[in-house]
Amino acid sequence: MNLTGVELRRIAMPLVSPFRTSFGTQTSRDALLLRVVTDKAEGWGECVAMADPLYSSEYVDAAADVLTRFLVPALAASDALDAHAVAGLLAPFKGHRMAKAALEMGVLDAELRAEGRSFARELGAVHDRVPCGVSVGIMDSIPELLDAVGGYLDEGYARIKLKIEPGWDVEPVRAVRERYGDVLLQVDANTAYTLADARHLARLDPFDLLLIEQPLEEEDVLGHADLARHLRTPVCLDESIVSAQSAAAAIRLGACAIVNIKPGRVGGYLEARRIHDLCVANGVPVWCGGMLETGLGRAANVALAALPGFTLPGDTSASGRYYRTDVTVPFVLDHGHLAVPTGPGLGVVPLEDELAAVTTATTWLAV
Ligand SMILES: O=C(O)CCC(=O)N[C@@H](C(=O)O)c1ccccc1
Repeated sequence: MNLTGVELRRIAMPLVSPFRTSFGTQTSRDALLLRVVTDKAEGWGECVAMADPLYSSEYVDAAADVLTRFLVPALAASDALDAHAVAGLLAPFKGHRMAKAALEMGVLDAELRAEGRSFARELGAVHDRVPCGVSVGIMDSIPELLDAVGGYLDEGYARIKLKIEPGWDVEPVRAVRERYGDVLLQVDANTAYTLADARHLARLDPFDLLLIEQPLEEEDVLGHADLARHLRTPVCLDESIVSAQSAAAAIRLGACAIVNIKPGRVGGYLEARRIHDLCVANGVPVWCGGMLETGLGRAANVALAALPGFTLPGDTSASGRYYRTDVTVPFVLDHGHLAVPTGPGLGVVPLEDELAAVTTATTWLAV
């Protein structure tokens, strides 16, 4: 397969409601899609970097720049394009895992469409539908939170994740437990705490949470290992896990009992599968995280979430959780599950009118 060129497409999608985390509030998604054109087929990639470097050091303008100046030219230099070789070709360039993941995803989608194979088949999916969790942002009041959680439970979501931060943690969790009983419940701190908060975070232990996600800063792996010894609630890592190598180190150090796998954060779906395999070999449950993906990234995430080690519901919500209209046929919850796409490649393609309606810029990178 030979690369003809890559189209960078910036899109702006309004969120159905503000989404507040410990690092800010989002009201729209400024995202970058890639259309990878080869002599055999076209493929789509989605870069999950946010508009600002608040979740990690990456941000969407930087991703567009590094793709334009370094990553796409590096692929153009190779003659026979093979998705499994992309990571090696891009390895000389440090970091920019979300940009690399988007490019690898587009090449993999083109390759699989040309071969008539699905992402699910390529990655090793064993289920044809996956149970879905939902991420609930920080709210202005407990009543507002309880209404939001009740709405999601009515929609059939299998698991609730509450965003927490200092000042919004024990009471919201207590309120949800008291109102909704033994619903599957977990919390996500997005690095908002320090080891000095250990005693306070242990106050979450009585609420039988599935996990507490990324309480400390990304690089504080040892701190997570220390914290884990003070908590009954299992520690799950997100931001800290950027590769199979970092997952192995975190597991060895006792920094996490569970891993949130986000393909964009770790450099792509193939590295995500390697992390899955490593975690399964170590008896560490994994689940698929989300980055407010459009239906393109959502399709690939649902395929990944169908691998055997994904034993916890992921943040693979329906399209309608975030968007009034998606750029693909929307993913709709069916009894708390999403169906794994079965078509070639991602199994979905952008809808022309919907994509045009949210497109803010298009750049063609000829090779
Ligand atoms: O359902 C989704 O797609 C979002 C799930 C979610 O909460 N993502 C969080 C996270 O920290 O995991 C996030 C949101 C926005 C930006 C980065 C990360």
